[in-house]
Amino acid sequence: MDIFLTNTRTRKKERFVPLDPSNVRMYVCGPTVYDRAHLGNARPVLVFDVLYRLLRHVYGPDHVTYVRNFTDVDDRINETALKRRQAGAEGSLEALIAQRSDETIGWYHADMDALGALRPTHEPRATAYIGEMVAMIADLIDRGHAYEAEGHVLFAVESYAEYGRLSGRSVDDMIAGARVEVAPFKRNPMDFVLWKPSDDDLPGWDSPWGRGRPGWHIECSAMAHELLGDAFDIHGGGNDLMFPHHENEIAQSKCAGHGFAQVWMHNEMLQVEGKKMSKSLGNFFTVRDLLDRGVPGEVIRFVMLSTHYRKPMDWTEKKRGEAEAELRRWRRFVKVAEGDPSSSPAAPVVDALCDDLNTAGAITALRELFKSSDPYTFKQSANLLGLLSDNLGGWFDGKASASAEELIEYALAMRSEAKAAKDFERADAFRSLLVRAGVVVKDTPTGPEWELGPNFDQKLLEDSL
Ligand SMILES: Nc1ncnc2c1ncn2[C@@H]1O[C@H](COP(=O)(O)OP(=O)(O)OP(=O)(O)O)[C@@H](O)[C@H]1O
Ligand SMILES: [Zn+2]
Repeated sequence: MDIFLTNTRTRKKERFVPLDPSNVRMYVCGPTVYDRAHLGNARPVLVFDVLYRLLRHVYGPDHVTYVRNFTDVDDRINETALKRRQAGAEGSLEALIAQRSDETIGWYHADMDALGALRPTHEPRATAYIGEMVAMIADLIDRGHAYEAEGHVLFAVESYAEYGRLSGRSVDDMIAGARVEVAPFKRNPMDFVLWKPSDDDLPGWDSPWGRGRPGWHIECSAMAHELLGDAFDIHGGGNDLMFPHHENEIAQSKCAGHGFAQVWMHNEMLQVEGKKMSKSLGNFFTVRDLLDRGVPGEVIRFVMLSTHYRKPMDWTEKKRGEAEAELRRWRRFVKVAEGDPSSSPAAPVVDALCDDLNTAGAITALRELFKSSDPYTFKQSANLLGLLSDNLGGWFDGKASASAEELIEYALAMRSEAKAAKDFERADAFRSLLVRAGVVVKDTPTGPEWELGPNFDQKLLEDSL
């Protein structure tokens, strides 16, 4: 089974060939843990969760390693801790900072679990890898790709001829387009920080360049190397990170002699009125806001996967309503499909995902299957997208406020299940129940079709099912 993925590095859709099929390796940039995740932050989580599931399906669950980091060195975390101390909180600043990171990681886990995202194999915290970062920075200086200036260590972009290749920009374009910090000690305005000094009252670590802390970009390079090795298969993140973050990760890792990532994947943005949902624009709502308003995590997942990851999308109440209605019908259909591990996902769903993770196409394929397949195969197929899993089903209450349509489809699902099990008596019982309730059922080659007869009796169905 071949997977094709669009590689930002080559700008082509390519056949995916893992370096080592017995250990397929993926790194995705995770959150800076200073606050609750907004809905936009959930998009890469869900996109790469589906990719993780697909890779596990194709290569085997024990043959995929997925790393997603927590950035817990950040001024915004420090600010929250400072505010808490000013407000009278007890404990050292370091302890208050650690407390904030722990708390945010706890929220993140709870929110992403509620969306049915599998936990990655490793979730490293930057603060646990400072030694590796320092070693990598020292090595970059030795190799002539970085220099020390006034307690800072900077990466010299001119030392790496391919700088800008990922995002397709020249260094001049980048200078013109980016808000670069022009510091007098930089040799080139695009040179970026690998290490910077820390104030006495902020977290810092000893290093050959004095007490300080790492820049953001080196964190990912060092953690990916430590946990995935010299070279690995896929590196993912939102396309807002392509420049400068990913460009800088590549420069650092390549110049340190690492093979680094083969395939680069970028998800497009979740937008609000045409603009990226972001903390800094203030146009965001959190995943928790939605969950608290009673929107099931499964509905959020469904809406998010209804758009291909390389297209921008927005969140609307209309999409939410439609997703919820469709999921209710699907859940009712698979209610009978408990505990049969023998089916496997249907080919059209797997094929859509193998075609550059076409989740929208996979959902279309599921709609077709809904009409024609047995509930077991349908459930297995939906599970590949993380939908209809048992742990996401808490919101669905089988009987409450079922529409006529749901009840009829449920009865038809029960009938097809009975037929599949060669229990024709039971299958006939469902058919005759529908007839008694005034539903006209017609069997066609693509599955049963039905319409409501003049004497339709919803109560009879409700009482019998
Ligand atoms: N609107 C969005 N749509 C899709 N992905 C997003 C969006 N905003 C952020 N991301 C992704 O979320 C992940 C975590 O990013 P990060 O922690 O840098 O976000 P943040 O700084 O909290 O958010 P913001 O970008 O709002 O300031 C990254 O992979 C990033 O690309
Ligand atoms: Zn990163």
